[in-house]
Amino acid sequence: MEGSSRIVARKAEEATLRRFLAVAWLESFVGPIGLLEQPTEKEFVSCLRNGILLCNAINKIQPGAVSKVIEGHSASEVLDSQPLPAFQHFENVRNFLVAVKELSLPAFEASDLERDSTEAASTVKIVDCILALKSYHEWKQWNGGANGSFKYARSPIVPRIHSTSRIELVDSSKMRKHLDMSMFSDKLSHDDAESRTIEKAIVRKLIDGVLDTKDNIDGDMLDSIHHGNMDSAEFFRKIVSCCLHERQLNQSPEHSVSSLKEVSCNHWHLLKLQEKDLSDLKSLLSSTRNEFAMLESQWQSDMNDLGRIVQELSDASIGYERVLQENKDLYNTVQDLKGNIRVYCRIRPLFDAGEGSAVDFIGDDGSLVVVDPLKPHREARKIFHFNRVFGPIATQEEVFKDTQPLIRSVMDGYNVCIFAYGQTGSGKTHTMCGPSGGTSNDAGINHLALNDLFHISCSRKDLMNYVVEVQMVEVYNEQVRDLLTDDFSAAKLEIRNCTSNGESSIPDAKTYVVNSTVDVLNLMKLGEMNRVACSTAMNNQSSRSHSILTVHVRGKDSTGNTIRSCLHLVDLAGSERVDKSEVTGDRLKEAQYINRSLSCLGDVIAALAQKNSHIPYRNSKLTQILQSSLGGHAKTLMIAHISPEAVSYGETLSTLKFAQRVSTVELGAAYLNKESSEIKELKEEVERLKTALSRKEAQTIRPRSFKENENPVPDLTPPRLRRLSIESSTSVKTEKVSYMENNRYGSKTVAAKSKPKPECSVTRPRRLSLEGAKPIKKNLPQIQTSSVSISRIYELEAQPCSIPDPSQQQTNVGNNNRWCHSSEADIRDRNCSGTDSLIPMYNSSIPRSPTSSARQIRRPELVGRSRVQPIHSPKTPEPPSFSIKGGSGAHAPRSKLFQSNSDTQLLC
Ligand SMILES: Nc1ncnc2c1ncn2[C@@H]1O[C@H](COP(=O)(O)OP(=O)(O)OP(=O)(O)O)[C@@H](O)[C@H]1O
Repeated sequence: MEGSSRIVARKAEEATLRRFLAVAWLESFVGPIGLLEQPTEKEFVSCLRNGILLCNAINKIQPGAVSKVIEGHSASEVLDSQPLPAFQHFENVRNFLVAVKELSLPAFEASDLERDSTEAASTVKIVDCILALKSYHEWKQWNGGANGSFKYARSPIVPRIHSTSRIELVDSSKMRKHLDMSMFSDKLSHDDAESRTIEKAIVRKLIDGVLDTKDNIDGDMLDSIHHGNMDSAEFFRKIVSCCLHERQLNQSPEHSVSSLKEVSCNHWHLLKLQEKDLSDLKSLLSSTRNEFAMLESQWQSDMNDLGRIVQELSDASIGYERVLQENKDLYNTVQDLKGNIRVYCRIRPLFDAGEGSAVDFIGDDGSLVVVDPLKPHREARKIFHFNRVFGPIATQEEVFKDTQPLIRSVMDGYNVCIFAYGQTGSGKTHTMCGPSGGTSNDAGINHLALNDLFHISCSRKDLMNYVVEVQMVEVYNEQVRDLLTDDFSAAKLEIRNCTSNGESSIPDAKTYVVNSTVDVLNLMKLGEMNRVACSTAMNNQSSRSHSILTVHVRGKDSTGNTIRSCLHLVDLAGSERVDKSEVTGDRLKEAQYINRSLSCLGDVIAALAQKNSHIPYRNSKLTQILQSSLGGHAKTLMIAHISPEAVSYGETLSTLKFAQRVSTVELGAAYLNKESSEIKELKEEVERLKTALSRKEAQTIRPRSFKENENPVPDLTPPRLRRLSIESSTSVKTEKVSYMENNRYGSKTVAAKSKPKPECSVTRPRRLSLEGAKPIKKNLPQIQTSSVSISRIYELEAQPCSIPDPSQQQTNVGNNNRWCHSSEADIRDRNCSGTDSLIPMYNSSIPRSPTSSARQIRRPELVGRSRVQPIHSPKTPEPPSFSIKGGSGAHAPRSKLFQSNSDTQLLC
């Protein structure tokens, strides 16, 4: 009984579900029908009673199926308001039922809607009819409205496969069907109880499963089981056949078609939705496209604007770079003209990569920022500026490349000096000589420079014939020693006073003519071997001396012009704090000598930087050797080396400060040591004249001595024997440079003239000066070469000469206000400059001294080439003879004679 009631309940549930489904469809199809989500049967029937909804639904599916629908109140009002008269109900319902039958759909009786107390069976028919309509509608949609025969098959309702909200409201637990098999147990015998139990369990599971998925199982069959009229095997067989039948039914073409229709309907809806989405997307796309096009045009115009701005900036930057380059060139030119010592700085790599570096920043423009790694706050930063800064990764080649133009100018006749300065272990020897035992890739400036000189010599061999000579000396404990000799006992060398014409200042040092890099390498090896080096706490291979490699270059071209220059490559010993280098004994002594000579170098630099009158070159051998480079007219480059370690910060700072000071030193424009063939001719002529003059002097003095008693000259200084020597200059300057030099020497001579000379006689007319040249200039067109020389000789001769007290006497050397000790050598230099008084003779811009007129009077008359005027006796007491060697050049050629400078030497 319980089983049948279950089946009844299940059927009722199914009917309810179908009813809800029908209501849901109606509502979705014809619009709101005024029912609750889960109407009762009565509500459902009442809603349909007037037939209007049904007629509307069938007309919507099959337009015109019910030709006339008697309308009354709206569907929603049907329940609450006055019902239609019964005949009108009937009319609508009847028309609907006729239409339904025409469509071969299951119908119901018109009376089924009339009853007040509805019966389940009649309601089922009504629901079936509506669901058939629904299926027909879906079929029609799937068919695309094409004609055809539709056969309705009542499909089972499986609540779980429907997803409409209404049906989901039904409690799923109620939908489960269970078949209670306990009734069977009494009938089972105990013998086969076990197998039966298993069988029962299987059957129960099966039935449960079938009932869960199969809703419309035959109720009679279930009743039979409940009543025990059917055994379980028979029950199982029937179920299987029932399932198969159901399956066949489901697989029947009609069913397939309806299922397909249902699916396609869903697809159609889906398609519609997707179409809508698609159209939305399309419109969105087109609006986005428009927006994008707008943005693109905006972007394009922005880009154009930006391009214009970038172009302007790039033009400006190119212009700026050009101006910068011009400025740099001009700066370099100014530096060349001023003769500033160029200063490069090289930073050695850190020995311990983990250690902090004192170098904070290296700029391309030659700026260098250092900071104490132990106190890295901002204020501790120090900024320095040099001509160039090479970082720790700079190669030897890079350093040499920047040095090359300077070195090359040696081949053009300029004196060049490159010296490496820095604390011990900072890499000076590495830069100049390369690492000991290093490859040719690491070769230092010395090697690369000589290599380059040979290269140039080779490339110019058609134009010029060069001879390259090499000397290598060291200053060790204030002694100059030849490094290219084996005999060290005899190797203490004397320094001759500086020369600006490329002559050696250490003439006794062995000089080797070298023809190839190999020769140089061999010599340098020998020199490096002979150089004193030893291990200290700061450097394993510390140089204990200053080494000077001097390269003398002589060149002669086909026209007879000659150049003579020299290149000093100096590797200084490193300054060291003896507490750090931990040296004792001989090493300590060496360190003291090194520090002392470097301190002398510092004094010289300081004096030069401040343009002091006195430059203490003679305080050390090192400065004496470097005098021609520091005080002469050489191109000088200092490479300051620093160690980046924190522990060396103090020394680094002092090296950089020193280097900064060196960069302010102005040496004046470099001289070009070039001698033309004309000068050579002049020199020869001067030699002839000297001989003639000596002869003449001898003749003049001899008769006087005979007449001495007759014509005594008590007031005058006793006559002195003079040797007048005029040599052609070895220096020729370019026109531009000479102009400056003229000014320098012009003022130098003027200044020198104004300086009191204690040893000179009061009656001394005056020293040779610029002004004396004035009349010569006027007569220039008529002057014969030799006549000028002679007049010059007389002018020189007319001046008294004296040797000032070397300890006190100082001579103003030009507008630099540089003063030198007036040692014999200095006097030679000074007078060498003094002879430059020839230069301004052709320069009207030079200010004239008030004593010019006196000088004019003294000028001898020039008659002819061989005419020599009598020598006037000087009025000052004559000092012992000394020589004045001139070394400057005339320029601004007006005549052949004055195309080159003359270097005059006067021996008194
Ligand atoms: N730029 C560099 N790259 C690589 N190693 C370097 C560099 N500079 C120096 N060194 C190394 O540092 C050490 C010390 O260098 P170097 O002997 O040249 O110093 P120094 O200044 O000549 O010292 P001293 O004044 O004591 O003779 C050497 O081992 C050298 O190879």
